[in-house]
Amino acid sequence: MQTLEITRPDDWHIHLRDGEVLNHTVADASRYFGRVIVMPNLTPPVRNLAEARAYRQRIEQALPASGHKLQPLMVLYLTDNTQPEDIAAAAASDVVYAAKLYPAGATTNSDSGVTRIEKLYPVLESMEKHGLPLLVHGEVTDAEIDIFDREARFIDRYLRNICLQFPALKVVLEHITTADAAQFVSESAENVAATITAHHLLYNRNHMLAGGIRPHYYCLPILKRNTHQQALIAAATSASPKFFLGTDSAPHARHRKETSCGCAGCYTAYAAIELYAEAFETAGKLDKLEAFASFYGPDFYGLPRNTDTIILQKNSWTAPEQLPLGGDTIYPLRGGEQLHWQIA
Ligand SMILES: NC(=O)N[C@@H](CC(=O)O)C(=O)O
Ligand SMILES: [Zn+2]
Ligand SMILES: [Zn+2]
Repeated sequence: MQTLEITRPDDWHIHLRDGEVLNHTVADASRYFGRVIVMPNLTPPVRNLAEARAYRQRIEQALPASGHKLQPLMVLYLTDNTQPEDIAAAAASDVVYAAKLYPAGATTNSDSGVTRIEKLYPVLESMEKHGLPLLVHGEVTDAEIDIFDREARFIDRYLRNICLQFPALKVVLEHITTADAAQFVSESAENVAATITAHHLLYNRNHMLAGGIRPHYYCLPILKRNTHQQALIAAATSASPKFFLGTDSAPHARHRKETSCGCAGCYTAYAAIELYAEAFETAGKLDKLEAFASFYGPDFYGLPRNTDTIILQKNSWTAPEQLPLGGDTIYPLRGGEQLHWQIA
């Protein structure tokens, strides 16, 4: 049987949610990830160091007693009221590792997000000064802009300018979905990077919309056409340290996705590295998986790489059709279908 041993990976973008759900999301994420960058889009969001510390404690309480110990790296949610002092306090802590920009209304639980990005500039200045990375959900929110164009528009309207105004600010364009985003990041300075999800490497919008509408493929930014998928595969497997693993595993109870107006988000934490391995293998670039999953993320954040390893085996198995999520159930991405890699 083919096996692949790689340095323990980290997940630089995950949604663990809160409350009883943590028992399931944290157990899945802690199977082999060393560290996770925990998204702050709770209701209410995680706005300051005290809230981040309290949330980290709730996550740590949900860690399974046995097995590997996951390290949650917390993120502040930027609002119109975030102050430079909030950034200074967070950056000085060993709790918060980044702050997240959600344009108001762009995605799940983003109602408290920033309404005028220019007003955030004193906060960005403080982040640049303190070396706290800015994580970006890069989509404009204008009703008249086509949903498939929203990422590219965000780059042109806001991101270029942010990078020009704050040349030393570390920026991660999260869950990129377009050739435009991959190109922008490639051409930017080395302090500008991107995370790429497994589902954007494995799928394009045909998988979601052709032959029937599949709500479990619906996420934001939305899956784009095949040419964009190919550009993302090229970026992820290019051995550029600017592109690294961020699952954007985003659980929503099954009844909230299989409905007339369903939530955005794909749940992949139950088989994340397994799905990435498949995408890299299909591209003929399995040898590039380790650096993408385990080296470039910590390098960018200025953290040490993990020192132990995990082993993947080429072995087909059927993904569960549903999983528990607190008192609800969730339909994981690929549920009921064959997966081709497994953790030894
Ligand atoms: N990606 C998604 O489709 N959903 C995420 C939010 C986000 O990362 O934008 C969620 O919190 O559900
Ligand atoms: Zn997002
Ligand atoms: Zn996300």
